[in-house]
Amino acid sequence: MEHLTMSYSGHPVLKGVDLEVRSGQIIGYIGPNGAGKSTTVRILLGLQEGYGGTARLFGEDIRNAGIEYKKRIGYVPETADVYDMLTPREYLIFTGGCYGLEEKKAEQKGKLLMQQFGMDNVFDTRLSSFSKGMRQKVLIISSLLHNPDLLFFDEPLSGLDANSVLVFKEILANLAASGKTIFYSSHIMDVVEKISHRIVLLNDGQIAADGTFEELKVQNTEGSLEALFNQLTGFHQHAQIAKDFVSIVEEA
Ligand SMILES: Nc1ncnc2c1ncn2[C@@H]1O[C@H](COP(=O)(O)OP(=O)(O)OP(=O)(O)O)[C@@H](O)[C@H]1O
Repeated sequence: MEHLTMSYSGHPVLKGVDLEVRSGQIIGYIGPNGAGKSTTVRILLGLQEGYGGTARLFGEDIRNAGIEYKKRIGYVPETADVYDMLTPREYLIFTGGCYGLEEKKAEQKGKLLMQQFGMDNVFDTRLSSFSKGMRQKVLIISSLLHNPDLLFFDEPLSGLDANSVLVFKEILANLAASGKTIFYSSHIMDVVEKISHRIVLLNDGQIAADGTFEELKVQNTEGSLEALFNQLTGFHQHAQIAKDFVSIVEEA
């Protein structure tokens, strides 16, 4: 990204984001609510028009890249509408097809991946009956079915149980080790701290910190990424806000 800017109705949201990412890295992309993380990701996915600056993926300016490059991308959005009336078999054949996968291939691979998550018994059950975590697993599978080189995960652990979280974190490490690039956006700081090769903090539309967790720790005085996040975003009022909040709740 070269000097990426974006405004909504004249209100600047991205104020010049410069970032270069190499393959095989997990980038923990963090920042306060409304900082512009999803906006950046939407631009890179080719879903957001009207931005300034340049976004380059796989060495090519996405403005001139057509749609082919999207086949090399996988995406798990923060909130997704799945087609509820479909079964995972149908849904994965459909999304696989959007990425150019043949029906048989999408079906076979989808079933094997569902098996790995212990869900092959619901391959033909409608998604409408799935729990939040089960849906999330289908979304994760759908993002990976076409073996993309670049992945965008927005709160991918949402709804996953502790066992599945362990598996998924290992999957991330394996994907990165095989050369894939992962943009991992989350508010769960202890996970970001542990899995990221590099942490990029966006604050008020600009990059406020960029480095490994160890590097960021050296530059700042705080110990955990959560504390660092609070320090870098200049937030120290949590105790007072919590106190005021509860006293309003308890008012007669
Ligand atoms: N389509 C839109 N129209 C108008 N304003 C928007 C639109 N999308 C985002 N915004 C505004 O842009 C700012 C950045 O939003 P964005 O969703 O990129 O933040 P974020 O960092 O992903 O936040 P969160 O952590 O809460 O997901 C917010 O102030 C939001 O209200």
